[in-house]
Amino acid sequence: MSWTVSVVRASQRLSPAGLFTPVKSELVERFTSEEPAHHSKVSIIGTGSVGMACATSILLKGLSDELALVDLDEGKLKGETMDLQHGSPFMKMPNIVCSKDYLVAANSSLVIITEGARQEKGETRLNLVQRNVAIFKLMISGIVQYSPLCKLIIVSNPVDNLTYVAWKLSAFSKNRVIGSGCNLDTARFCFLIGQKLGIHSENCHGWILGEHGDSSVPVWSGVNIAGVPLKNLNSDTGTDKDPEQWKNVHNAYEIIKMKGYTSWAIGLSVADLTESILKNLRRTHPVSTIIRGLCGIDEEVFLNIPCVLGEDGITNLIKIKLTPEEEAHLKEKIQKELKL
Ligand SMILES: NC(=O)C1=CN([C@@H]2O[C@H](COP(=O)(O)OP(=O)(O)OC[C@H]3O[C@@H](n4cnc5c(N)ncnc54)[C@H](O)[C@@H]3O)[C@@H](O)[C@H]2O)C=CC1
Ligand SMILES: CC(=O)C(=O)O
Repeated sequence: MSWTVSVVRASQRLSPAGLFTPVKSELVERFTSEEPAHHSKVSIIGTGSVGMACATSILLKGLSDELALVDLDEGKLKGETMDLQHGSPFMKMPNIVCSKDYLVAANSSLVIITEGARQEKGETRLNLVQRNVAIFKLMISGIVQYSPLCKLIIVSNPVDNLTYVAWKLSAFSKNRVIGSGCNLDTARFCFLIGQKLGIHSENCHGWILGEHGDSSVPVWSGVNIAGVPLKNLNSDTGTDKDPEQWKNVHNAYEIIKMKGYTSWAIGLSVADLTESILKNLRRTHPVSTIIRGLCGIDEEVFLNIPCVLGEDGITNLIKIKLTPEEEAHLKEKIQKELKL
């Protein structure tokens, strides 16, 4: 078979009235006048290291049919967006849009908040609270105005406190405001346990609960491989008395000291949460939610417990059984958070 290539010069593409006809009109006939409906639009607020790591992880998993990016820094925002758009041939999602204006995020199913100040070397996450609360006031009203039905995932630090702030400011129902919280800490925990044992992290089962950060609580009583609890092999596992010092297996400061920030693992972790929500998978994740009424806590406080995630956000909580020591540890951390 042979192909005939006909080259039409621009001067030849004139209508009878002498008007120029663009190539697109020559090639494509419009079939519908309706605007496309997006069913799984994701917006990311903040296109720093964390926002862009979330974006690439979500794009590579093909989770959304439109991705909107919002940032105050217009130059960086446009640069990051164009850089991603140029990778379109390698992804199954053609619509990547951006703007300083929250209108671009309109009608999102899920909005992921990563904007704001990050820790300097040696600075704690809690130090960031005032700086980020001020930013949140403007941002949440922009999101609520254009995406009143969305779910929110908060990533900015201190994530548990800011999830509370986002819940209050948005006035959304509690199932729709989720802190990424300990999903990352738990992934780190399982990775490091797996490294010590030479077993893939997916098969190392353990949970980090409480506050994302310095006071998170590893639930050693539940750590198991193929149903074998490590505590049954050495009852001192996870305590100071343990000669193997298993308790040293979760810490992000080492990474911040070396590269200045963390990004890749949090991006993957947020894509994992996004997948559970958009695909209504009903998987359990340690995320931040209001835990009043649980573990003997009467206050309105956001902390991480295992939650079932689906299309409505957090659909159920798992009533985890802690040992008396673990429960005391968790309550001590809650008291610390309440003082903030
Ligand atoms: N929850 C978690 O597990 C983790 C949380 N984080 C937190 O994520 C946040 C972001 O970290 P990075 O991306 O490394 O910071 P970054 O400094 O690289 O990016 C922050 C972005 O937010 C933008 N921004 C600031 N104010 C804004 C506003 N009012 N509206 C829109 N955009 C605004 C900045 O222009 C910048 O592009 C920090 O609070 C950090 O502590 C970081 C890693 C893990
Ligand atoms: C920065 C931070 O919160 C983390 O990597 O855990």
